[in-house]
Amino acid sequence: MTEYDYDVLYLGCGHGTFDGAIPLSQSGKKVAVIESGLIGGTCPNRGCNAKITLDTPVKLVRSKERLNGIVKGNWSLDWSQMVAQKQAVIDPLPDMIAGLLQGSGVTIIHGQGTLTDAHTINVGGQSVTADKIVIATGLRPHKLSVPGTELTHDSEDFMNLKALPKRLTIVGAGYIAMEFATIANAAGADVTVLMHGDQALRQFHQPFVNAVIDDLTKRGVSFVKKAQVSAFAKNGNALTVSFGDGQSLTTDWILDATGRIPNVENIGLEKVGVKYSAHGIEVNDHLQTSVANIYASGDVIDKKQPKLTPTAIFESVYLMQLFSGQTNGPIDYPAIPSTVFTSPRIAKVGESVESAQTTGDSVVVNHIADDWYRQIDKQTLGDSKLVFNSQHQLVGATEMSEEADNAIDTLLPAIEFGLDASQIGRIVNLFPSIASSAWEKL
Ligand SMILES: Cc1cc2nc3c(=O)[nH]c(=O)nc-3n(C[C@H](O)[C@H](O)[C@H](O)COP(=O)(O)OP(=O)(O)OC[C@H]3O[C@@H](n4cnc5c(N)ncnc54)[C@H](O)[C@@H]3O)c2cc1C
Ligand SMILES: NC(=O)c1ccc[n+]([C@@H]2O[C@H](COP(=O)([O-])OP(=O)(O)OC[C@H]3O[C@@H](n4cnc5c(N)ncnc54)[C@H](O)[C@@H]3O)[C@@H](O)[C@H]2O)c1
Repeated sequence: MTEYDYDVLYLGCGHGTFDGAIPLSQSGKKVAVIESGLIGGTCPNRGCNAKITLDTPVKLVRSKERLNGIVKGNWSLDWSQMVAQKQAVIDPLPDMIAGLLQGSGVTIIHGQGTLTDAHTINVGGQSVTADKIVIATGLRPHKLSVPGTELTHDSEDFMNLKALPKRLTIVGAGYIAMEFATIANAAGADVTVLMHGDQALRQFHQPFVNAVIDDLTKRGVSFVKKAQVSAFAKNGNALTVSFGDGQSLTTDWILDATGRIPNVENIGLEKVGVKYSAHGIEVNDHLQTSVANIYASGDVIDKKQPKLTPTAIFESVYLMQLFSGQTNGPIDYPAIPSTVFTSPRIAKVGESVESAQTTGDSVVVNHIADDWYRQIDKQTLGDSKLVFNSQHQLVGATEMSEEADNAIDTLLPAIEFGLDASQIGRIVNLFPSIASSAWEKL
């Protein structure tokens, strides 16, 4: 039998890798990870953890706004302090994650890896071999292909800004555009969002999305539908964005938030025969690529599940179970929730309201303003919509509210395990709480 350096070698070290690599090594397998950037990848260093640290003061000033007069004084956000706090939270994370990996016996190899054959990755001129290889190289920001695109920035640049630009232009109307428009507007920037079409956040319930847009518009954010951006240019100290039919605007900073694309190029996939497309690496129901001993995990996979951290964690843990012999079955994804951290937030899981209109499942609407628990901090904007099947089991839920993320999160067991009325009756939540408020609607 061929002797390899490792049993399992991961290319990339984000959540698609480390959540599984740690217990896999603990199970007795010889494991290594190759990482060209910061250990932990996007989520801790330039994604979820960083973003939510900037969002938290925004949520706080929104609460203060609703409780104005009860809570007295003028509150405002200090951008440089927000960024300093974000940095203080995220700076220790790569070392912390590296410590967990090394403490479990995982070898960390720093550098850019490229497959040279089905069992070998070249890193800085050195060959590292393994029985099984997992490609978990994630996504990178898409950049618009128009003149002057080099003048634009990505979400990581935004979160590292030392000073908040006076005028901020955001291209795109997805997760990043809507979350960063919320944060920048609350921190005092004059924000314009240039939308590709006439809908933002297309994967979310549109009446909720439109309510968030209306709220942001009242707060001073400008939304331009079907903007069709054609060029960026430098204009003295300012920048010009050309869009539409000969229109233009002057701005100080441009965030290109037009999506994220898979890191599939220049890693030797063609050379070893791993199939991929513009959506990512093709895998079967065991996360196995077109080359039998090469697997993929996380955002780089071409999949219908949302490209989010919980999905990446679930996949890396599934691969750990597969490689350590705890399972040989296909991956069985649970209901995966998603939230856009605007203020109010929009969250969802399971069957959509739109799909219920075709399946015949019933939709129950609850107005946030009618719920006494939401009245304690004067929440008025929002609804929840619960989708029930013919046995009255919860199969989907979406909510727009300040607490939508927590309200949807707490309902996951009802959907995932198809709880019936008597089982739901045995869920006794702490009271008062967002969980009790959400479960009593079932
Ligand atoms: C601004 C922002 C906010 C987000 N907010 C949320 C959120 O609130 N909730 C949520 O669930 N998700 C959020 N996400 C998505 C989340 O970050 C990703 O789903 C998650 O990080 C995917 O993990 P991954 O391991 O697949 O990829 P990544 O974390 O991107 O890891 C891939 C790693 O591979 C490395 N790599 C690539 N090529 C090579 C190579 N050739 N050699 C060596 N290393 C290589 C990269 O350096 C990177 O570290 C956000 C993303 C962004 C950008
Ligand atoms: N809360 C969260 O969980 C969260 C937050 C941020 C990012 N993310 C992850 O990161 C990914 C990337 O986020 P994103 O906001 O960059 O992507 P996205 O796919 O959510 O949105 C991309 C936006 O760009 C627009 N667009 C595409 N081409 C365009 C063009 N030529 N001109 C103008 N607009 C154009 C699209 O219409 C869309 O509105 C998300 O899909 C998600 O997986 C998640």
